[in-house]
Amino acid sequence: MTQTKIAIIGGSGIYDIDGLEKTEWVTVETPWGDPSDQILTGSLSGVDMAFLPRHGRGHVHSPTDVPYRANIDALKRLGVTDVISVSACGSFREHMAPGDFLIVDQFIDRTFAREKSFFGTGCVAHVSVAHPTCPRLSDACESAGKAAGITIHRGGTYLAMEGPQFSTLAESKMYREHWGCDVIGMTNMPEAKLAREAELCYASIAMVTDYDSWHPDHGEVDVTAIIATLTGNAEKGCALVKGLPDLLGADRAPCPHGCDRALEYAILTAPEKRDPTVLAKLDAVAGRIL
Ligand SMILES: CSC[C@H]1O[C@H](OP(=O)(O)O)[C@H](O)[C@@H]1O
Ligand SMILES: Nc1ncnc2[nH]cnc12
Repeated sequence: MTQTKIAIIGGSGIYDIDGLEKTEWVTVETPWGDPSDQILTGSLSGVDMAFLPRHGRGHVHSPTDVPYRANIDALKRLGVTDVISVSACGSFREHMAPGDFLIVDQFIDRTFAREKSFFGTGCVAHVSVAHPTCPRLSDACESAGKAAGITIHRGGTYLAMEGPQFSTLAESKMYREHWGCDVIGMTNMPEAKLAREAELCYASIAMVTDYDSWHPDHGEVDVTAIIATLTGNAEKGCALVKGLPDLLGADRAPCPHGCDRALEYAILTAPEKRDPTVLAKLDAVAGRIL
């Protein structure tokens, strides 16, 4: 048994988290550069917790410039086992209304200006992201959300766009009508892919803030309105987080879906051909198998 350590990656409008005990903002150095900010460590009902504001306190990193690799490496380095991403999103579905939450289970990755892997020349690896989120962790998020009285939808596809501009009307309609996407945001990729490479369970809670630009009865996306909706829902998010420790428990059984063993058969580079400099950077992410 390992010890559960739950990390919350807070998105736009979420730069701190209330209710943790024995808190401390810690600086974590990584071979991939600095994470978005210091990480708040603490505990909740006897379970170790960590909180990282994705855009940094004061919202300093754009979606393109979030240091995704450093963030995931830093969480792994701290002993995190389960990562819960909380993010704002636009909805493509009438019944997923502003204020609702969606537990995302699929992604279409349209980002193109970000580093997407810890691996490459010197140590090549290919992990599966057919099922990019962890069902066990997603179950816990759904149960905690329902117990907190949140309108929470289970299962949906998140279109990850590069941004920072919102989508055009034509793009919005294409993602909704032809690509079958349910929500849109700018940050869950490559975060989810990197979490899988780092053998971390990952769940994504998308907080609906708007209807993007497709909806005939709603105006264009407006960042002020998005933050107002988010702020109005922050308490719901905190209530959900408070329910997680009891559901997940301090003693952690191996992930039944194999998230924590994702690298088992993924590395292709022959041991004698692996570059020691590259391996050194993988000490946290792939230390279990290298
Ligand atoms: C504030 S509107 C656009 C911004 O909000 C979302 O950020 P996050 O996913 O970190 O909550 C969206 O992805 C954009 O980055
Ligand atoms: N409509 C939208 N598109 C992209 N990212 C978002 N974040 C919140 N709303 C969004």
